[in-house]
Amino acid sequence: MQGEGPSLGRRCAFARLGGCNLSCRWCDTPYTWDWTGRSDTGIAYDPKKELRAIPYTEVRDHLVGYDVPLVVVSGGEPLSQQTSLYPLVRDLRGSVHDVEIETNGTIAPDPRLAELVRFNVSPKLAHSGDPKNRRIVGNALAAFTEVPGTAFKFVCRTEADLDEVGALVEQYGLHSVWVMPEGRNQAALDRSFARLRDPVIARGWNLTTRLHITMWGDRRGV
Ligand SMILES: Nc1nc2[nH]cc(C(=O)O)c2c(=O)[nH]1
Ligand code: SF4
Ligand SMILES: [Mg+2]
Repeated sequence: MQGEGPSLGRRCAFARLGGCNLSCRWCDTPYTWDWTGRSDTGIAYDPKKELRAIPYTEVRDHLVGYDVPLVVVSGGEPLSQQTSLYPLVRDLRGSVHDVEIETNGTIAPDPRLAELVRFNVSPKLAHSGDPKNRRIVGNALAAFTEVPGTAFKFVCRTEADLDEVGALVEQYGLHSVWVMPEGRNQAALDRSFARLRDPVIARGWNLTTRLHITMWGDRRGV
């Protein structure tokens, strides 16, 4: 089930790709990229255990086997592998699946992919801990604004974070803005949500929660 953003609540199958070009402190999937313990869990994951190369045809057949109308591709940063991702997405669209790609917005999308999917672009704010020149890439954001259907989804904790979002929205002309509370468990999610919900509405943006945390907690594979 898609737990976040414009398709929240839709039945879906998930493909989670390994590797990321950022290293957000509060990342909820550090096992996809953190081989040195840099995220705030402090755990150094073993890429030999976490990553597996699988032929795309096998991934495709597995995803189609779920018999659901939507496939969500996330990571890590899936666009780091966008050339290899294209045949999978092409085949899924051919079998009448909607496809959404979750991305951190730092890699401009391949136009062939952009024709086929919805991008949920989640640019990272200062509290992620990465330097601004790594997390905000102007030409990539500009390219995403041109792709019909793109949603910009910002992970926030406080009203000050919303000011940061506002500056990016203005600078890059972002449309379809969604704010999502940060939290890897229900208590943290509730805290962020309570601070954000009224100011987000007042600013004319959309609000999303993280329904999978509410339903299943911080478990892998959901
Ligand atoms: N259910 C569910 N929905 C999600 N939407 C985006 C996710 C992500 O990790 O990018 C995610 C996730 O991890 N689980
Ligand atoms: S961009 Fe996403 S996957 Fe990469 S470190 Fe940040 S939260 Fe994690
Ligand atoms: Mg997640």
